[in-house]
This record gives sequence, C-alpha cells and structure tokens, in this order.
Amino acid sequence: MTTTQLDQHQPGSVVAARATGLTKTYGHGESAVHALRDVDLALLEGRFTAIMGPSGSGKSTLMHCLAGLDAATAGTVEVAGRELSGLDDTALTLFRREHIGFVFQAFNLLPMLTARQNILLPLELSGVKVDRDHFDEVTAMLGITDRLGHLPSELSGGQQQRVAIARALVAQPDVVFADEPTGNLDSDSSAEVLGHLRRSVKERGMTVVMVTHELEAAAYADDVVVIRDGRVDAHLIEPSQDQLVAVLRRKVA
Ligand SMILES: Nc1ncnc2c1ncn2[C@@H]1O[C@H](COP(=O)(O)OP(=O)(O)OP(=O)(O)O)[C@@H](O)[C@H]1O
Repeated sequence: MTTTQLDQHQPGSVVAARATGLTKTYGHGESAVHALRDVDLALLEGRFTAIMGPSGSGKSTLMHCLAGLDAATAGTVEVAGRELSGLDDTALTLFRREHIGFVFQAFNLLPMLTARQNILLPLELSGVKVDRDHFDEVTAMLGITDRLGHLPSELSGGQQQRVAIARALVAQPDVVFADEPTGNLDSDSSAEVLGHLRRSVKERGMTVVMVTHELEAAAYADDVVVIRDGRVDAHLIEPSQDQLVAVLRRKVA
C-alpha cells in the first residue's frame, strides 16, 4: 500500500471516519463474493477524499459501510468518534440524520417540492430548527439563491445537484458522502459541482468523501484512496496528477 504518513502531514488531525478490519462478504461458500477484505482506513476531518478503483473493486460497498447504509460482515466503522455497529436500526437512522450527509448520482430530489423545500425537508423531518443565516450562506455559496422557489424540473442537472449538496450541507453533518455526484452531468456542470464541493471543504471545513471513476473529478480532491479487489491499494495524500495516474495504471497492469 502506498501511503504518505498522515501524522507527519497534518499533526493533530482528527479522524472523521475510520474503518478497522472492515470485511464485507456477499453470499456463502463457493458463491461468496468478497467485496471488502480487512480494510483499515482513516479519513481526516476537513479533507476532500476521492475513492477510485476498477469496476467491482468495492468502492460503493466501502462507502455504504462507512455511511452506515450497509452492515459489515466483520470489523468496525467509526464516524465522528461513534462506532456504528453498536447502534440498532433506529439509533443508526437518527445518527445518520444528524451526522452524515448524502449526495447521489441521480440527485434524489422530490419532484413536487421546490428547491427550498427539498433543502429544508431533512431538518423538518428531524425537528431541527433552521439556522437561517447558515441556510442563506450555504445556498449563496452554491449559487442557487435565485432558484430556491423553483421545482427540480425547472432546474438544470447541475443546479439540481447543487440543491442536493445544499440539502446535505444545511444540516451541518460531520461527513458528506457523494456517490458519483457528477455521473449524470455534462463536463461544465461537473466542474461547477466539483468546485462547489471543494469550496465546502476549503471554506466551510466540511469533510467530503466521493466515489468517482473520473480522473478529472478526483483532481478536485485533496486525497485519493485507490481500492482494488476489496483492499486499499493506496491512500494518496495530495497526489500530483502524474502520481495518481501512475498508481491507477499500475493497478490495471
Ligand atoms: N448485494 C450484493 N450481492 C452480491 N454481490 C454484491 C452485492 N453488491 C455488490 N456485490 C459485489 O461486490 C463487489 C463490489 O461491488 P461494489 O459495487 O462495491 O464495487 P464498485 O467498485 O463500487 O463497482 P462499480 O464501480 O462498478 O460501481 C462486486 O463483485 C459486486 O458484484
């Protein structure tokens, strides 16, 4: 595994999400699929991390386990200092609502609600009072202030994804997980959305973990985790484009 020493790089950094001995096996016996094999990984607060790797290598499984959407076969996941395996379904749902934000490839906005209503829905569901200043700051940062009264169908794909990002950020989660957030966008909208995710890390101190197939998308991240065959092959801290390409190529060879 290729890893720049995190402790040397950022002394005193806080771990936002940690996997220890994380193993996920689908099925049994000869038909068992080992999606994750004994993964140890620490993702630091205030970093933008891309997860890359070949199709079927375990990226989505890793993200789903880290986000508490899928239970591991063995090992532990800790988010914001809390071990998820000790939580029952209700506690896990509440924990996710409070501590974890999600951005999906398909935006997942409710079509009958305006952008503003979509952004506020999770807070309303959890009975949390809206911090108006924070709402205004987040929507301004994402450049959607003048689109808030519109339905998703009246917005471009890039605008819809920015609304989905606002929905994730407005609850001030500890970690935002983004699953191929630009998979449905053209290159201009992708650049815009990735730029906004990066700003949320740099300007608002968010922690973002993004699964992506695209080298152009990974270039917006600080760090890149490369997964292959259910294992962490490399955890690259601020790699250059050349370093990243070399590691990805090496894995394919
Ligand atoms: N529900 C499931 N049942 C059985 N096997 C599964 C299930 N989900 C994933 N797998 C298998 O686990 C392995 C890892 O899948 P995963 O979706 O995590 O990979 P990925 O790297 O995200 O792939 P892609 O880039 O194609 O989305 C694959 O072999 C996949 O077929």
